[in-house]
Amino acid sequence: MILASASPRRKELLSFVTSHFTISPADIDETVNLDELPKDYVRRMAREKAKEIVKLYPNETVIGCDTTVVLDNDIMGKPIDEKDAYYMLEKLSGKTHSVMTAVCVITPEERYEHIEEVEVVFYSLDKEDINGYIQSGEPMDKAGAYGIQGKASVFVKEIKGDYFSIVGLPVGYLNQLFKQLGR
Ligand SMILES: Cc1cn([C@H]2C[C@H](O)[C@@H](COP(=O)(O)OP(=O)(O)OP(=O)(O)O)O2)c(=O)[nH]c1=O
Repeated sequence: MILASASPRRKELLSFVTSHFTISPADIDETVNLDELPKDYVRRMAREKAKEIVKLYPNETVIGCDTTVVLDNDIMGKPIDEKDAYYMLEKLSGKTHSVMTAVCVITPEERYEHIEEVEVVFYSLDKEDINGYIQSGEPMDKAGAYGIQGKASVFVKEIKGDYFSIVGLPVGYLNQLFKQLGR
């Protein structure tokens, strides 16, 4: 089995489900299409990552994933710089947003796709909260400019859904799928 991801968090999470996998990151264009809905976007990204690696290893089972933060139908990917991170966190402050994680599993026989949607409520953040968090360096490689598993944990008032999907991988779903596939 191959995990088509460069994310250390996904690697750690997948190791809770199985120890039989290797890593091969996929490098794809993550541009959002015009009028593309958030769900369609995450699904497409996860599928493209998996397909990219299937081209290299057609006889393997490949897992591709994508996580996106969504506020009022706006897609928030990883911030391009600190200013962008500030803008995203300011928008998330005091509001409820969704975190969508798509997973695409391609076996030599079939393709399985799944989207996990989680609601996250943030407390109101002031300038000091946001600047202090940006100084920690945590936002830059994460969708929506925050990592719930780190210092941004204190921004969270409520979560409805699967915590592990926010961090990047729906481990419970994958475990059920692998059981069904007899792996
Ligand atoms: C919201 C949130 C996102 N994230 C991470 C999960 C993903 O790794 C990242 C979103 O970017 P992705 O493009 O989904 O993934 P990635 O570039 O890190 O890795 P790859 O494409 O190679 O699989 O944000 C957290 O770690 N914690 C959080 O609370």
